[in-house]
Amino acid sequence: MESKGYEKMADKPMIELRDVRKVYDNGTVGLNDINLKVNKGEFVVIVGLSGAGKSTLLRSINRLQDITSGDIIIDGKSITKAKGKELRLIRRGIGMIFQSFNLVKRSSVLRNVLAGRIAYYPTWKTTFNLFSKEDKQKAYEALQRVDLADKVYTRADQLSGGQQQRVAIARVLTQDPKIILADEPTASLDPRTSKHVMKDLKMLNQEYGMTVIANLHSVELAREFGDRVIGVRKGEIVYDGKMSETPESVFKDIYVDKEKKND
Ligand SMILES: Nc1ncnc2c1ncn2[C@@H]1O[C@H](COP(=O)(O)OP(=O)(O)OP(=O)(O)O)[C@@H](O)[C@H]1O
Repeated sequence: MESKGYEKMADKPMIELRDVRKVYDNGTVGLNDINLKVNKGEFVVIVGLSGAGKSTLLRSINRLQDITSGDIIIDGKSITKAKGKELRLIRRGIGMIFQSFNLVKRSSVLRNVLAGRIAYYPTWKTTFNLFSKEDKQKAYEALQRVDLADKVYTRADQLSGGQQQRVAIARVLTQDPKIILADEPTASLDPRTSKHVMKDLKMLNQEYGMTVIANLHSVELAREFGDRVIGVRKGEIVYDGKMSETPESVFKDIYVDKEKKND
């Protein structure tokens, strides 16, 4: 790939995991020495059986939980070693989308989307709702991008599940992160709504260049929206390839009962 001097940074991965191991307090090995590089602008889907370690992987990347050993580098900086202000800055560059949307249900859609800007303000300002005009405008534009501009003042809990997830996507857009981690973003939604949500996530990836890693149960959605697929089993990466070159047998294999597989 041709790259100009200032774009040489693209050679550096956006996310890198080096020998990452996560052992829970009860001895369960969540991640077993994972090595992985994800480049800027990729849309990666992670597939695997329940309990394979997909959520552990995502939660480790933004340090929602600490890893046991190894290192995780975000855009050139170790999030594993970061503390205080540096950790907050790295985290500001990582947006999360959850299966359960994580909205403040009794607040308006606009308030929820503005929450994406919280990490840019000192706490006292957000406590008193002192968001700038520019940020309110940003939030409104983000809602336009997900076709929810007419719901600005609606209470979040009055929206359908799919609409709530799209508010969460608008919130992430307002946060303006480099990376989006989506943990089963469509697990609580019906197939048609799921597609709509995935299209909005893809829009953030394609139009804003955000790097996306999404855990997905649905092979169909993985196929349609992922550029790259990573298969996880028992805390290990068992497949990593371009989606367009991935045969159906890979998915079948990944979803085969792990106990049978290990006989
Ligand atoms: N807090 C915890 N304490 C102990 N073990 C845990 C904890 N969280 C997860 N695990 C275990 O770690 C392993 C990986 O779990 P993880 O939630 O990452 O899997 P997953 O692939 O995301 O599954 P699912 O699709 O069901 O969410 C499982 O064996 C799980 O039981």
